[in-house]
Amino acid sequence: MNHRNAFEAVDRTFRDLMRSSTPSLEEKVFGGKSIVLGSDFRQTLPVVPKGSRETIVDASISRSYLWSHCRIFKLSINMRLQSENLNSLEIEKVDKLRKWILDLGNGNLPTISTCGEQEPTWIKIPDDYLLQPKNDPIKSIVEWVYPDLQRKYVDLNYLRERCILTPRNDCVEKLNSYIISAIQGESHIYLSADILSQTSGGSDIQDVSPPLEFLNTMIISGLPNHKLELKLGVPIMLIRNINQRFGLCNGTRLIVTKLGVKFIQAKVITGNNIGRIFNINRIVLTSDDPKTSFTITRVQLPIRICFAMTINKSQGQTLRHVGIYLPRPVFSHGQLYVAVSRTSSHYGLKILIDHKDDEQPGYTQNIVYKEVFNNLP
Ligand SMILES: Nc1ncnc2c1ncn2[C@@H]1O[C@H](COP(=O)(O)OP(=O)(O)OP(=O)(O)O)[C@@H](O)[C@H]1O
Repeated sequence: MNHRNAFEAVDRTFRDLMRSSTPSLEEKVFGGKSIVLGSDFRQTLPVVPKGSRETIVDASISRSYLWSHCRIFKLSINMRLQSENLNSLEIEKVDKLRKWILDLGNGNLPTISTCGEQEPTWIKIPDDYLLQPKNDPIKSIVEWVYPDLQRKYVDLNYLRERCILTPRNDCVEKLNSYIISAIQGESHIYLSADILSQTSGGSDIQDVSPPLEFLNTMIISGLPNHKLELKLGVPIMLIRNINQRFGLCNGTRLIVTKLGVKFIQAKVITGNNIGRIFNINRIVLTSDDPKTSFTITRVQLPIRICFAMTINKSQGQTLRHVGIYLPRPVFSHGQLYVAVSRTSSHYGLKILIDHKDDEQPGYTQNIVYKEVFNNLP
């Protein structure tokens, strides 16, 4: 969900635009234009760097002056889990999963505290959706999501339908590297050119400039990595809008079909242009990560490998086989709901809980800020 400031900025822009033709429209919300917004408050809320629970909830659109001007329509059917030609047993399983996903998102499942937290947030994952960790949990989740990978990874449908989701980027890296090394083919390495472009707080770049080697090692939210190791047939995801007309948007997934020297060619596997092949070139990307005191400009292919992706990045995806790997519990409102609600099949969800010092096997945290539902019908 976008920060309410973004919607309020659009409101002000529309008022300014409409004022020039009809001055009275400046008084109207969005300058009198009808705007359709779509949202699910069970999903993740706006990202507020170092934000408290209050500031995160306060950043949602329902806390904006715009909210009282909205007419709210509710969607009531989980279209993602709609399937045809199911027998009665399968219908029962779909209904059970649909209800469990909603209860989880609404924070209505029974919860316990595990280490004396004030608010109990740990839920028991039903055995049907649990994947028991064996000696090697990464191998277990990869084998469940990508069975017979060596033979099948060239099949577009096979790759389109599955993904491993996990809360943090470091684990995504680990999973993707594990899978890339397991598949055949020569790998090509694409290295970025990194430049320190600006410091926040007015410090002189010379004073704070970290060595180039250090910049290169940084995994920065919203930027591709300095070192991208690709093989033919590997699934990738765009992390920038490149050409919306052709459906090349942030979040579009593709399969690598050619590895050039400074560009790649890839085939679209999601959205409206499935099967079309496009060249993807290196572009200039700038970090906006408030955790760093400087800004990095990175020239790199605007992609990430997506055998595995973060739960936050998976918002908007529909997948038949979803493996959720939890080396640690989720850390913000709606993350577990987003992850479990990606699935489009009653048999396509498995959660592998690999928390260290696991005192309550089969339990994990589900964070729901129930106060965000207050202004909703
Ligand atoms: N009217 C419909 N008929 C059939 N399938 C539909 C319909 N609407 C949506 N779907 C399917 O449901 C899935 C989810 O749709 P969509 O991605 O538009 O929803 P969304 O609200 O943006 O989802 P989310 O926010 O959870 O990512 C897709 O697989 C889509 O094909």
